[in-house]
Amino acid sequence: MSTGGSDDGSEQGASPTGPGTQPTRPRPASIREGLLTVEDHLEKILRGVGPLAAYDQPLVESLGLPLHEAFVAPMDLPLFDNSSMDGYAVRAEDVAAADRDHPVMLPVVGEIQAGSARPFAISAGTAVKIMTGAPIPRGADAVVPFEDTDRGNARVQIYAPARPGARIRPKGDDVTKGDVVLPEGTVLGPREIGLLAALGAPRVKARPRPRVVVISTGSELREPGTHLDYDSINDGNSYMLAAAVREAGAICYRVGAVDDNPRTFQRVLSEQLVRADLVVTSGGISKGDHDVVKETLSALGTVEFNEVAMQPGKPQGFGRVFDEQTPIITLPGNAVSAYVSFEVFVLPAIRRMMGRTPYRRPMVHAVLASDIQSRPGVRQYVRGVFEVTHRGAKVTPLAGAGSHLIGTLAKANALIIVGEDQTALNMGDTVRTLVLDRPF
Ligand SMILES: Nc1nc2c(c(=O)[nH]1)N[C@H]1C(S)=C(S)[C@@H](COP(=O)(O)OP(=O)(O)OC[C@H]3O[C@@H](n4cnc5c(N)ncnc54)[C@H](O)[C@@H]3O)O[C@H]1N2
Ligand code: MOO
Ligand SMILES: [Mg+2]
Repeated sequence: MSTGGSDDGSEQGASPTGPGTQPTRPRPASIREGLLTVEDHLEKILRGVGPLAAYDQPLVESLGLPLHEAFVAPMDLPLFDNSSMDGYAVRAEDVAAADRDHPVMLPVVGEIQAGSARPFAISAGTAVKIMTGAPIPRGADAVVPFEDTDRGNARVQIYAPARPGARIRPKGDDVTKGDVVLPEGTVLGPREIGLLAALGAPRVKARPRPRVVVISTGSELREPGTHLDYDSINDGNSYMLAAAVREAGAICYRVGAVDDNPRTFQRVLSEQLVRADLVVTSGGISKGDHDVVKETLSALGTVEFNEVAMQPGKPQGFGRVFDEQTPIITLPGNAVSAYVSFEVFVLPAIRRMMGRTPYRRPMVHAVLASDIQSRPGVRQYVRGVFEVTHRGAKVTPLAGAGSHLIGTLAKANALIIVGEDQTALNMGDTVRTLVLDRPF
């Protein structure tokens, strides 16, 4: 099994641009004239969306964002020599001869608690009580833990020697002021965020999360939980796409379903532009009489509608909306088509806007558990169940290819990729599989 997952472009199996895409390969012969390849459409989108401008982001909001510039430590860590144990700070030479039978007795001249904000010094032949994390007083060069003493308050019996430096966490031992601790492009996770906070950075320079407006269209759609007429259905797509947007690390503004009236769609879209870095629509882009998205936007001349040689997800559109600035990706309405199209086209666009490599879902080579038939001329994304067994990675295709079958989609955790020129994959073949429920 080989997997990808890094952000450094070194991944095997998946290309830097997209899932199951190979940008340099020739157009497969089986693709009918007039259809775009997946790469053609993806390239159009990636050329049309740029990284957002970077500025200071609150550290608490920075999870998953790539650092726009290298982070240089503004201070040492630890910031000062401090104790690693609760005990007594002493001079090592004063306790060199101590053992259980011949304890060394020292007067205790004070107590230093972590955070007590009072500098302290000791002179020869004295000890000071010290707690974990508290600064080592001037003059001391070792700490004896309580367990090696009688825990005395005015005087303490020391039962064991301590070498110079014992139980002292030295200043700068971990991080040195001026070091590049996080290179440019580091994607911030909990560990990096913890380090930045420890180094006193309340903000970091990063591209912001893109604000993505999700609009679903269709007069048949109802908000889940409200009344359904005999021919209406719940709006599943806007919830699914909103979740996918958030999973990608972007901010989603989900607009409830808009009906198939071009005037309504136009009004809602123009109202939403003020808060959108990207608009994603679902539905209304095929060949129907009321395909409102296509009807409204093709008139603008800034949005192009095409058929892409993939299944599901044949109808697609991309362009700019009324302000001629905001990019819009229009997805087909069938639930599985919308989902797969998000995966293939929207996720890379969002990542590019965030300044990340466009696509990094793990692409795994897995053994196919049963045969798949495929139509030539389209790239199939077949729903499947991926698992790692004691014999390696295995993927089982799910029955039912209909692009309305959201039940099957929810059972799947992977998409098996069948190339345009392939008409069948056989049980036992090693197949390229996009694993969906892995972090990316
Ligand atoms: N004559 C042709 N008809 C169709 C073609 C074609 O080439 N020629 N292509 C088919 C393909 S492929 C797809 S995919 C769909 C795409 O349709 P639209 O993008 O126009 O979407 P709608 O017509 O609005 O809806 C299609 C289907 O999906 C359901 N839907 C829509 N939105 C939602 C939502 N938010 N939640 C749940 N379900 C949704 C809708 O009710 C329809 O059943 O066109 C084919 N037709
Ligand atoms: O290509 Mo449509 O997007 O399958 O049902
Ligand atoms: Mg339609």
